[in-house]
Amino acid sequence: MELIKDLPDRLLFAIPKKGRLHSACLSLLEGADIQFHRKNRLDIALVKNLPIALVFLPAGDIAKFVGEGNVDLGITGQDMVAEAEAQDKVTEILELGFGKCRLCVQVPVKNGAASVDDLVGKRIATSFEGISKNFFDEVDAKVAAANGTAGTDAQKKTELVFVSGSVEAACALGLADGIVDLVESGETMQAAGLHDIVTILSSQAVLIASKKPSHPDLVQTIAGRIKGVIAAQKYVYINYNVERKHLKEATLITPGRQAPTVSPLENPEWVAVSSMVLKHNVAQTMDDLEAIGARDILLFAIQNCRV
Ligand SMILES: Nc1ncnc2c1ncn2[C@@H]1O[C@H](COP(=O)(O)OP(=O)(O)OP(=O)(O)O)[C@@H](O)[C@H]1O
Ligand SMILES: O=P(O)(O)OC[C@H]1O[C@H](OP(=O)(O)OP(=O)(O)O)[C@H](O)[C@@H]1O
Repeated sequence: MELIKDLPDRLLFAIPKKGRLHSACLSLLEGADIQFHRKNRLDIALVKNLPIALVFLPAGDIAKFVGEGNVDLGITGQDMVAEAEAQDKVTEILELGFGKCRLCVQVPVKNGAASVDDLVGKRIATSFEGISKNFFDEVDAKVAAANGTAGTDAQKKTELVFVSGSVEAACALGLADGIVDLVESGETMQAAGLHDIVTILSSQAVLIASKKPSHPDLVQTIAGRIKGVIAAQKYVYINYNVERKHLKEATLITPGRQAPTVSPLENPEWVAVSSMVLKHNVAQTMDDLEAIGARDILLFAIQNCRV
């Protein structure tokens, strides 16, 4: 695909074309005011207000394209970057806070292996062949060293069975003794009668760039905008009045990112305070402010910001 030749003046930005990361990526683009119109079934869309072309690719291919410099920027999972062995070929610019999951070794709850050592010489189904091979090569070597079979014909090797989806069905179908697959809530794993015995890696979606992007300044601009969108999702803005004598305690509760903004009121014994606070903890923050006598506590959503 010679996209660079066809689109010489634009930065190429790869977005997962479907799957778990797709809709969160579209929200990020909207929040960053990256406007585009994607024609039905077309995997390239020109951005209207910036010299960017979006390229919609499978999440699993994005790290390879970015690593080899075919596209300048991309969003994919850290698991996909590791599977493509692209960690050294891309720059991870930003963790995006969504697509959080763990890549785990899973075995049947009933009569399954007790540890990964017990899986040596058995069959493992996965769509993460590269990561699983590296992991089980080490386990095989460790067990062989302990048994004194290293380098002999008696050394057991774990067999990897590639499956492209519905990996969790492999044990029940008799295809494998264990699997390597992603876990988030654990519902898929439990429904398949499996449990995890080891986490190989933790992952979330990341913004990655090629080592030599064609438009480095634009990479920084997009990174700044996306950072702002993520911060806006993470923080809310709080505003309250508090007696000046409690300002020190109030500042400890709402320290802000640099420092809170403190404004005088007509009543000299009181001040107004405003600050960014973490959204996930905001109810506790309001309770704590109330407890020191803060009044008129108002909370505002942040539509966008630069931090
Ligand atoms: N259950 C999950 N929770 C959170 N993130 C996940 C989950 N499953 C996958 N991911 C993340 O999303 C990425 C893409 O996974 P997804 O299953 O959507 O792959 P896909 O192959 O592109 O889509 P599809 O499964 O529709 O073919 C994964 O590499 C991982 O980083
Ligand atoms: O722990 P959970 O919250 O249940 O999530 C884990 C599941 O999510 C992913 O699959 P997905 O649903 O994206 O479909 P897929 O199997 O087609 O990739 C992953 O492969 C697991 O099967």
